[in-house]
Amino acid sequence: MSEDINVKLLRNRDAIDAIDRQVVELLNQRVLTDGGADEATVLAKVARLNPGPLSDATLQAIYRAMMLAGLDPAAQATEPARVDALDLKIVELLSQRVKHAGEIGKIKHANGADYYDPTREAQVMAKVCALNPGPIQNQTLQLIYREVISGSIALEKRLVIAYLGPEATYTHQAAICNFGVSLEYRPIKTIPDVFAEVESGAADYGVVPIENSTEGAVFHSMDMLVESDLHICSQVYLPIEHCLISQSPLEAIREVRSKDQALGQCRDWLRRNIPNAELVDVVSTAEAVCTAKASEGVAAVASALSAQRYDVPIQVRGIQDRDDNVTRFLVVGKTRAKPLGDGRDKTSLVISLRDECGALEKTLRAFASRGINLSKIESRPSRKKAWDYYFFIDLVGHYEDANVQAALADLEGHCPLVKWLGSYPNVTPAATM
Ligand SMILES: O=C(O)C(=O)C[C@]1(C(=O)O)C=C[C@@H](O)C=C1
Repeated sequence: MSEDINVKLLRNRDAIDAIDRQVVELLNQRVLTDGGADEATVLAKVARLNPGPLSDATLQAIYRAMMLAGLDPAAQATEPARVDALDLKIVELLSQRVKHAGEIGKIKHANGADYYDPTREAQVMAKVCALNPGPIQNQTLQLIYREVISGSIALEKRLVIAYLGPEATYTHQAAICNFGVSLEYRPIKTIPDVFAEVESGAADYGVVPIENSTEGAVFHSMDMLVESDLHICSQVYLPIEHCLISQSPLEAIREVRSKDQALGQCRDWLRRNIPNAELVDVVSTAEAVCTAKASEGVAAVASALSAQRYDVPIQVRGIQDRDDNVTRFLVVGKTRAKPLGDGRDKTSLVISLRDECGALEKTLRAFASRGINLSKIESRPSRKKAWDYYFFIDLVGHYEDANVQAALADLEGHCPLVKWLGSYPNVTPAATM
């Protein structure tokens, strides 16, 4: 971008920063003020106050994110007019904010840049948390800002997000966590098809699971990262709470269906509580819920969101074997995320090694000698030749960092394959549900 355009972009970002300072302050005053209205009344009011251009649905999602956490216990009951005045200020400031975001959008459009900028979003999230005087928790503030940014993007372009479906899967939940509710979501049947949808341009971004803290890697996604030209532009860590969902009570369950990974994450619980039930591996957790709905004695292991979406009762909540059960998801697209700096970027690579003594050691030395921290290394059959392996590496740093560039140049000298999969902010959006 030319200097002129950059100045214009920065001017609008400065204006957004000034508005955010006020919004964060007002949101905190808002949760300390109880006008006595219920959620539906508040949502109807913000739609009434809405001066545009944000949609009513976006404003309501912003307020829902705030109300989800509830009023602060120290909230003072006050006359509704005082709360209305606060709401009016918040809504007006958000409307000014979105106009500046719109100006930025025009600049991006004129320069062929993407509206979605995961690095700037990470900066906005860090900024609002740093400004936050409380009592709103930072996590709630991030959920609110997720919806603010989602609404801004939606006014520029209704981005299409393809995810491993059907609706209400954990991947759907992770996608909303990253992009907010104002964009368009498209459930896709398989992981390769999610990649294909983005490669063809039918969708702007794709969201796929990559690893779970209990069950390990999702091989399909790893294989697709090797084959595809898409980059990783963001990541989401989602805490997973599995539920046993069925029309029948626990004693009557003879079959449990889910995706193999989800069954694996609940293996001990299932063995202890319904040892005689047959475990059946199906294509997705949401499909398991749909089929459990129609058959007595059949249960699904899936999210509370899918029980709600498909209207099937939850028999038992939280049946995962470990409480710290977290799945990491990747957002893939054609965008290259810019560096965030300060050790807050992550880079993913895939390499192969020569079949010779010391090949792995030489590779590791290329990183260690430059002070680059590897956060993960995992091998996987290359599927090209028997006993030939790919190594998937995550490191702390960005592709544009000089030491990362030098390490990659070093690797290119002795590894048959070195493929950069993406550099992206090593932070995660707050979980939505
Ligand atoms: O600063 C930008 O680049 C913007 O487009 C604004 C904004 C925002 O609303 O704060 C919107 C979308 C981007 O993904 C990041 C930030």
